[in-house]
Amino acid sequence: MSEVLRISFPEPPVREPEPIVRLKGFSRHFGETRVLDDLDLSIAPGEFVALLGRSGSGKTTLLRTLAGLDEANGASAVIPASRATVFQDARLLPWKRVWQNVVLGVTGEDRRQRAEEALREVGLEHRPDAWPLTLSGGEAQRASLARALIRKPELLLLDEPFAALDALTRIRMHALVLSLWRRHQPAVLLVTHDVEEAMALADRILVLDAGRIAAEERITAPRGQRASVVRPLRGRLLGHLGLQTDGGVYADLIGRDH
Ligand SMILES: Nc1ncnc2c1ncn2[C@@H]1O[C@H](COP(=O)(O)OP(=O)(O)OP(=O)(O)O)[C@@H](O)[C@H]1O
Repeated sequence: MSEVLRISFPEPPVREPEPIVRLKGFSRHFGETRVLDDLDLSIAPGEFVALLGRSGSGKTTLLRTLAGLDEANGASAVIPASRATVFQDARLLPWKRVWQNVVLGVTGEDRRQRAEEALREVGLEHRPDAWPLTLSGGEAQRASLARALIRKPELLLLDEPFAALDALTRIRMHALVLSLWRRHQPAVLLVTHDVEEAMALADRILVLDAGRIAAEERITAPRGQRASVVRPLRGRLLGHLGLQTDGGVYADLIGRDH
C-alpha cells in the first residue's frame, strides 16, 4: 500500500498589530508626589480607549505626556508624532475666525477649503466666519474637533471634551465622535469622569489608581447592543473607582439607612 504523503502547513501566526502607543515602566513625579508610578499602557491602531480615575489620580498628567506637553521621561515610550488633542474648554483663539482657528498651523493655499471640509464633517459648515465667542459650548467643541481632525491624527486625545456640555448636547457629541472615529479610524484615548460615557463609546476602559492602570474592562458588544452588559459593567467600574453601589445608587456616598 502506498504511503500517503501528508504535508501540513503550519497556520500562519495571527499577528497582533503593533501598538501605536506603548509606555512601559513610565513614572512621573512632581517633587515628592509620585503621580504615575511604573505605569504600562499600550493602545492598538484604531482602538477606542477610555480612561477613568478618581480626581487627582493622574489622568491629565498621563494625557499631557501623550500629547507631548510633558516630557515622556519613562523607561520606554512609543508615541506617534501624528496626534491631536481636544480639551474640556475648546481653546479657540478669540481674535481669529472659526475657520482660521481650524487651520491654525496648517499651510497651503487650500487652507480655507480644507477648513470648510472639516467644518462640514462636524456640522459647523454654516459658521466658518463666526468669531469663537459667538459660538455655543457645543459648537465650540465641534470647531475644536475640526481643528484636531484636519491634522488626520493617528492618535486623538480627548481630555473630558464633553464635561462642560449639557446632557443633550453631550449625547449629540457622542454620536458625532463615534461617526468621525468610524470614518477616520484614529486610535482614541478619552479621559472622562463619566462611567456611562466610557461604556457607550469605548472598546476598552482603563481605571487609573495610585499611579497605575488598576483595572481594565474590555467591551466586545457592539455599541448599539450594550444594554445587557451595561448594568454589571457599571457596577464593576464603580467598584474599581472605590464606590459601592446599591441598585445603581451610590450607597457609600449617601448612606444606607434612610
Ligand atoms: N505641574 C504640577 N506640579 C505639581 N503637582 C502637579 C502638577 N500637575 C499635576 N500635579 C498633581 O498630580 C496629581 C494628578 O493630577 P492630574 O491633573 O493628572 O489628575 P486628574 O486625574 O486629571 O484629576 P482631575 O480628574 O481632578 O482632573 C494631583 O495631585 C496634582 O495636584
